[in-house]
Amino acid sequence: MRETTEDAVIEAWNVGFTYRRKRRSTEGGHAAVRDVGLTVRRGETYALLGTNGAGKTTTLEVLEGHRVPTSGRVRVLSGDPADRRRIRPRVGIMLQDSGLAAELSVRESVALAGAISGRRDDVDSVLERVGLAPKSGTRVAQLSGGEKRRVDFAMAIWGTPELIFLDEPTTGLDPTSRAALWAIVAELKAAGTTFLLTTHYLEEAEKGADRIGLMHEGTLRREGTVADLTADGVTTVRFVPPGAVDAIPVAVTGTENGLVVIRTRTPQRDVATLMTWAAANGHELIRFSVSPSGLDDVFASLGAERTTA
Ligand SMILES: Nc1ncnc2c1ncn2[C@@H]1O[C@H](COP(=O)(O)OP(=O)(O)OP(=O)(O)O)[C@@H](O)[C@H]1O
Repeated sequence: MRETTEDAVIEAWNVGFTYRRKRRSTEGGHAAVRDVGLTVRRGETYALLGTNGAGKTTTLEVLEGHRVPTSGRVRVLSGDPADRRRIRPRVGIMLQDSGLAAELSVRESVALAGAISGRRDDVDSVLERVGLAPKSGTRVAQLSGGEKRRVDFAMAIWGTPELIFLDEPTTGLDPTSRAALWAIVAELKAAGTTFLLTTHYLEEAEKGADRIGLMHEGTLRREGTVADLTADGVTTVRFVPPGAVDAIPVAVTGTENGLVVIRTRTPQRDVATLMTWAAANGHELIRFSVSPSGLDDVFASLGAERTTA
């Protein structure tokens, strides 16, 4: 087992979680998370990305103390995350499904969650901050999906907790609201708050997270900064095939939206070969582009990986 890191806010060692199929049965369940180890340091923003059903929400729920791991160990703020009395005043949580009470107003919902948290804040300033001041008196039942997400976010940031968990915080938000949410995350981060979040938006993780963990089929497959994750030296070349794909003189990886895709570790040589071939045959390579690998390429490669356990 790994040693505790001094400035760690979240630590997970070999965490596994299996959903039991039947009550009181320990067999035949679904192993949603296997052998996940991660550390989130104070002040860091860590994003969990992954394919659908990869185990991101389950991992988050274990780290939030909402689920007891089937195996392994978790420490949050140097103790047990399930100890609600200790955790509640220090940790804000935005679940994927918050289950807001439909009959309460926005103001009442946020004030109630705030009171339960034990953290101090001012309801009007919080609503103002998340852009919900004009909806203060509106009942939750009458909110749009994106507005409900902002109520959930308001509850999580109430009282500026030390640590905030956000499960797909921007899903259902329009681009302006997404940017506004990330601006608040940046402000809180600057003030010292640590974040662990999940998202399906690669560009948001790329811009807003210090480190990224990529999950696939229950395990953490890669972890690091965007630079770490994309440092495999692969370059992608794309263009519209001028004729039969099998006539192309370098190894083709596949096709994508009508473009030939070539992933290569020797881009200079392959581009030279392609240019010589195109000139010799009078081909014009339409929409020709050469780009270093990005997070989307790393993500795409996850889908092709097979489960090892
Ligand atoms: N309550 C549950 N009972 C049984 N299986 C569950 C339950 N919740 C999730 N699962 C299964 O566990 C696996 C991981 O689910 P989880 O919600 O953690 O994934 P995720 O990475 O957050 O997915 P998504 O990106 O689709 O939100 C999935 O195969 C899912 O079907």
